[in-house]
Amino acid sequence: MSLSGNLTLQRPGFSLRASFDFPGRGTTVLLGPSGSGKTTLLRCLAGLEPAALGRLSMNGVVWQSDDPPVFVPVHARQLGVVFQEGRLFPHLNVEGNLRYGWRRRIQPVQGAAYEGAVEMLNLGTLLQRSVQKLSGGERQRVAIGRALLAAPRLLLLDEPLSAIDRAHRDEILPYLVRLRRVLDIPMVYVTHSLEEAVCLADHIALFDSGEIASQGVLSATLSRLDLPFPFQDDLSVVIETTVIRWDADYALACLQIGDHILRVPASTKPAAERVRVRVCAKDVSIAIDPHTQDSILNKFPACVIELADAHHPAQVVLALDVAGIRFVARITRLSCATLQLSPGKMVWIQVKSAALLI
Ligand SMILES: Nc1ncnc2c1ncn2[C@@H]1O[C@H](COP(=O)(O)OP(=O)(O)OP(=O)(O)O)[C@@H](O)[C@H]1O
Repeated sequence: MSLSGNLTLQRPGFSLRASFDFPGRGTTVLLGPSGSGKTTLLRCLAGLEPAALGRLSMNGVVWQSDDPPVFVPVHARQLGVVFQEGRLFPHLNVEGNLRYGWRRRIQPVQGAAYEGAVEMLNLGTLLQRSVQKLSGGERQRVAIGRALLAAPRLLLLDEPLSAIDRAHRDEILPYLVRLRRVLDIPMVYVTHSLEEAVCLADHIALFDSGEIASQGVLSATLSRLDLPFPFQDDLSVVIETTVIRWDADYALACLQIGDHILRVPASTKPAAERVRVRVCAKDVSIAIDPHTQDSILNKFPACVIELADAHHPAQVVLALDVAGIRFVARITRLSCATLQLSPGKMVWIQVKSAALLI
């Protein structure tokens, strides 16, 4: 199963040239700076850009081709689409908006799907509310519910959180993470927020000036030492792991990393919960001897796998193996020379900080 294509679209001052092969399952995030072409590609996937040239197919079904000419119209692509500002029907209440999606369902679904979506998005207490009296986060939850209830074969989300303030974004992100875990509908999600991307993506496509500069599985892509220029500061690994315990005395979550424990600040986290943690290259340092007294909690034995020049001439980037898990580090060229680092060398990595995601 896959969503693959090779599309071009010319606009005054901008051209999209996108070659891609996204999995037909899970969430693919299109990430990139403003104006890099993410929404344009999403619109091409939806069939909203008839001027685009090239080919596009979903699970082997051709949606677009130049020769022979094929262009499957938007309504026949069996999509759910959620835009930045939700686009709810103002004359209908929350239930009316949800029922609209339900009536338009594309394929047969279980009778309990309506109640399931209401429960999953926590909309039960809002059903009779006018959509004009909803917060931005609530509005987007209704928009997502309405799109889901149409039982689409592919869900397209165009920066659904960008028009929402930080507090409401933090409120709605867990619902999106839940959708990703529970639903079997492939999603393509556009954002310029790396934080949203690392919470939601299984697969990621990095956009730069109308092209996909890199694409692949989330952590493997973000931890490439040859990340394209606008993304080099994002060099990191995203590890999906389990909380072993939460240390209430010090407000630290203890996470399983191979045979090791990574301690990460967290206000509370139940044991056994699955979490994602992001470790940035800039927060990892390297030592030959781990027995120095310092404040760093997380020290693991590691083997250097790969070394490369960083964008800044004073720095290098390294990939390291810790119990079968890839980490990345950015250090100075001088430190690299002083420690005589090269592939195969055994060292210790010191993780200065790590961000616990959802
Ligand atoms: N309808 C349009 N007509 C002409 N140019 C457009 C149109 N829509 C977008 N553009 C231009 O196409 C380029 C790509 O825009 P696009 O919206 O795809 O970028 P984006 O990466 O999604 O950005 P953002 O994160 O700001 O939404 C930009 O230069 C934009 O100004």
